Order: sequence, then C-alpha cells, then structure tokens
Amino acid sequence: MAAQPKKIIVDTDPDAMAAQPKKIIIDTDPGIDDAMAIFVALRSPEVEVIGLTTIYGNVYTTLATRNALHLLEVAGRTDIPVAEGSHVSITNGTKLRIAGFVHGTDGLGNQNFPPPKGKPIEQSAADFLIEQAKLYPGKVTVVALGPLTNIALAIQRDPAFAKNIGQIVLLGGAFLVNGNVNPASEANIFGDPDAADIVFTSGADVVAVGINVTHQVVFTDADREKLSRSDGKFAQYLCKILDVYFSYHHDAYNIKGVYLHDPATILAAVDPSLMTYTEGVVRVQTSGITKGLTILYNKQKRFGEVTEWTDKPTVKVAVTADAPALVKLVMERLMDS
Ligand SMILES: O=c1[nH]cnc2c1ncn2[C@@H]1O[C@H](CO)[C@@H](O)[C@H]1O
Repeated sequence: MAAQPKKIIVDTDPDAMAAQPKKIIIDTDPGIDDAMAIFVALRSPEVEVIGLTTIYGNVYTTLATRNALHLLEVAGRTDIPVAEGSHVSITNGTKLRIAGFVHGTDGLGNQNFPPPKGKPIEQSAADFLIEQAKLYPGKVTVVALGPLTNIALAIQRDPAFAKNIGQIVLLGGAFLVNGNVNPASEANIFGDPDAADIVFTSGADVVAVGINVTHQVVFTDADREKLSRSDGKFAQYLCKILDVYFSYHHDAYNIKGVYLHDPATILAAVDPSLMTYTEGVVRVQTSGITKGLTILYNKQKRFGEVTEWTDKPTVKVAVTADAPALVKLVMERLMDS
C-alpha cells in the first residue's frame, strides 16, 4: 500500500502563540498621562495597538478624538484607526465632569497644537470594540483609561462581547483608599458609575487598577529632567506638555512629581507580573454622597443573607505594584523613541 501523505499539523504550540504581540485597543480621554500611556504602548513590542477609542473624562469626547488623532500623527502611526465614543453617560447623562484643571483646557498642557489631518472611522467606539472582539475571540485586550461608557455599551449591545473580549484592563476605582474627585470616588468611576457597575458585573475577564496602586507610581522632577535630556521624539513632545500636570500635582497633593495612572495601567496589560492582584466581586455606588465608590467583596465572610454582591462574577483588583520597575520601563520606552 502506498504511504499516506503526512498530515500537516497547524502550529498551536502555546509558546509560539505567546510570542505573538497581544492585540490591544486603548479606550482613552487624552489627557497628558494618556499621551504618555499611548506612546509607551506604541514602544512596547509585547503589544500591538489595533485601535484607539475615545471617551470624555479629561476632555469632552470630541476633543478626545481630536487629541487621539493628533497623538497618532505625532507618533507617525496614522495606520491605527480611531473610533469616536459616546458623548453622554450610559444613562444618557449630559452633565459630565471634565478634568480640564488637571490636563489643561486642550487636554494636552495648553499647547494648542494644530488640528489633526486625519478623521475618525465611521464606526462608533462600541461597535468597533464589538467587531474586533468578534474578529479575534479571546485575543483582544481593551485597556480602558477613562470612564467606562463605551465598554458598557458594547456589553449591552452584544451579549457575546463579555465572552469574546480577551481581557479588560481598566484604570478605575479607589480600593480602601480615598478617591481623587472626593474622598469616596475616583475620577473614571465617578465619570460614569452605572457603566462601571455594568463592566464589573459583566462576567468578562476584568483587571482593575485603582489609584490605591497608581498613587505609588510617581514620576519625579528628576525623572522629567532625565527625560528632557533625551532627544527621542516622544520624550521631547511630553516634556512640552507635562508642565500643567506637574503644577496640578504640586498644588493638589503637595508632591514634586506626578502620578503615572495611565502608563502604569498600560504596563499592567503589557506585563501583568508588574503588579499583584486579589480577586473578588466589585460593585459601584451609583448615587448619593458616595457616588462612584467601589466596594470589593473579598469573600472572607459567608453572609447569611443574599447581598448585592452574591452570585456576581469576580474580577481581579491590583493590590501592589513594582513602582521602581514601572517607572524605569516608562522612562526606557519613552527615551528610546
Ligand atoms: O484630581 C483629579 N480629578 C479628576 N481627574 C483626575 C484627578 N487626578 C487625576 N485625574 C485623572 O483621572 C485619572 C485617574 O483617576 C487619570 O487619567 C488622571 O489623569
């Protein structure tokens, strides 16, 4: 009998697959620390940025889109699509809290850069997220750096989204510490608490990086000085826009440095081992004086009664960060640009 031709085996070796960069979509409200985070992501070979989606928060959504397009033009990466996100909260709220006092009224340190040449794609942010998650099931990570409206819309619009999306790494919450909007609430969760509660209870693989962790990751005056000595294009650009962010931190927190909220969150997606995590159910207070409060149930007590946390899916919440390693990575990747 003639020998059978050998079957071709498709390479499914997990190591070989792991070598593929992780596809990420950055949901962003640029924002000075957003700009840093986007540049760090573009310099991280471990990830491939397949799109930016925009949201209000540090600026209104229209300006977030303009800034996202501008930052991609600065980076020479106009191949990356930008999808515009929601202009209102998930409950159609139009009274938004915009943090122009942290980032400048243009969101980028009051530099008044010329308008970008590019345009956002026709698709909305939520539809783009749904499509990409469907196209690469389990393979796309969303890194959410602003209020969670777009992600919650994707969850509501497509019942398969929570399952299709690989992971949602979000900057949000103040776990067992004071917030930065008021003692109860962190800015991104406060921006759309109803959306945040939808995301936390969606059953998706969620990693929350709160300000209890990002407040440990400080970029100092000395770091900025070092960055300014690099002639890398990202380093030079950032040194122009960082002034406003530094003076806000000096006035509000009396520190000589700035918190690297967004870059630390991007790096948690790039290399999860830079942080440690606990797991539990997170619910969000959506009204009253503690609106935006994030409460993690650590499952240490089995409550007799049914609570609002009972039978809800768990998420991961960052508890510690290797701050020196995070700052070093941010610095290396921005200097080498
Ligand atoms: O005091 C503040 N009020 C509002 N937003 C802030 C403040 N500090 C930082 N951020 C912005 O909100 C996110 C972290 O909560 C970060 O994106 C940061 O740029």
